Amino acid sequence: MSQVALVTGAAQGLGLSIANRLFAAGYAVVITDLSLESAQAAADRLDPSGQRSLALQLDVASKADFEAALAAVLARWGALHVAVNSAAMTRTTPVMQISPEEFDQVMSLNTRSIFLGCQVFGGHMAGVGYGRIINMASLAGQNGGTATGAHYAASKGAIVTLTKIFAKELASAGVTVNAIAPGPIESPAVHAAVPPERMAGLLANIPVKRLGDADFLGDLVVQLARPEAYFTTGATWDVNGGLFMR
Ligand SMILES: NC(=O)C1=CN([C@@H]2O[C@H](COP(=O)(O)OP(=O)(O)OC[C@H]3O[C@@H](n4cnc5c(N)ncnc54)[C@H](O)[C@@H]3O)[C@@H](O)[C@H]2O)C=CC1
Ligand SMILES: CC(C)c1ccc(C(=O)O)c(O)c1O
Repeated sequence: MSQVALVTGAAQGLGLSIANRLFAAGYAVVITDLSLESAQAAADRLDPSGQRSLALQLDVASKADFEAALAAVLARWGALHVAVNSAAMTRTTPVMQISPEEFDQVMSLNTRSIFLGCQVFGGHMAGVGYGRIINMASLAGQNGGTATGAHYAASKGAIVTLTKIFAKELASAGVTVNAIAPGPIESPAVHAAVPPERMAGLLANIPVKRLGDADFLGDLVVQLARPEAYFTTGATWDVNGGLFMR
C-alpha cells in the first residue's frame, strides 16, 4: 500500500505544489482546504480516478476539523504517515497600525494551526510509532521581515519554536517534525502581492536574482517525508535565495 500524506491549504499555491510532488512520489494524497469544493477540484485535477487521492474540508482554525480529517483518512486508508501544515494567511498592515483583533487573527490562524496539526496528527503518529510532519514557516519568521506584516512574521517565527518543541516531544515515538522557511517562491501569492511593475525590484533584491521554485519545495517535503529522513528533526530548512543576508 502507498504511504498516506495529508496537506493543509492544498487547493492552490505551495500546498498544491507539495501535494503534486507527494503524489508523483507515489503517496496517496489527502488534499484539504477551507472549502471542500476547491479541495475536490484540486484532487480531481491531480488524480481523476480518485484512487490515490481524497479531498476534505479542513479549517485549520478548528481542532474538531483536524480530528474529523484524521478520522476520515483512517477510515479510507487506515493510516496517516505524513502531514504537511501549509495553510496560512498573510496581512501586510504596518506594525504600528495592526489592531489587536488583526494580530490575534493572524497569530491564531498561522501559529495555532501548526500547534493543532502537530498535536492531532502527531498524537496519532506517536500512537502508531511512525510519522513525518512538515510545517511551513517563512523567511519572514527567520529575519523579522516586515514586507509581509509583523504579525505574519511573528506567527512564522513561532512555528520554528513549535517545530522544535514537537520534535523533542515526539522523537522517541518515531515521529519527526521539521519546518521549511521559504523566501518568495514562484506562486500565485507572490504575483498577488507584487504587481508586475514591482517584480524587477523584488528580483534585484534577491541575491540569486530569481524567485524560488515551488516544485523544489515539494521535492524537499518528499525528502523530509522519507523513512530514511529519521535523523533530521526540529530543523528549519531555509530556502530563500540568499535573502537572509538582506
Ligand atoms: N508563496 C510564497 O512565496 C511563500 C509562502 N510561504 C508559506 O507557504 C504556505 C503556502 O503559501 P501560499 O501557497 O503562498 O499561500 P496561498 O494563499 O496561495 O494558499 C493558502 C491556502 O491556504 C488556504 N487557507 C486559508 N485559510 C485557511 C483555513 N482557515 N483553513 C484551511 N485552509 C486555509 C487557502 O484557501 C489557500 O488554499 C503558507 O504557510 C505561507 O505562509 C512562506 C514563504 C513564502
Ligand atoms: C507571497 C507571500 C506574500 C510571501 C512573500 C515573501 C515571504 C518571505 O519572504 O518571507 C513570505 O513569507 C510570503 O508569504
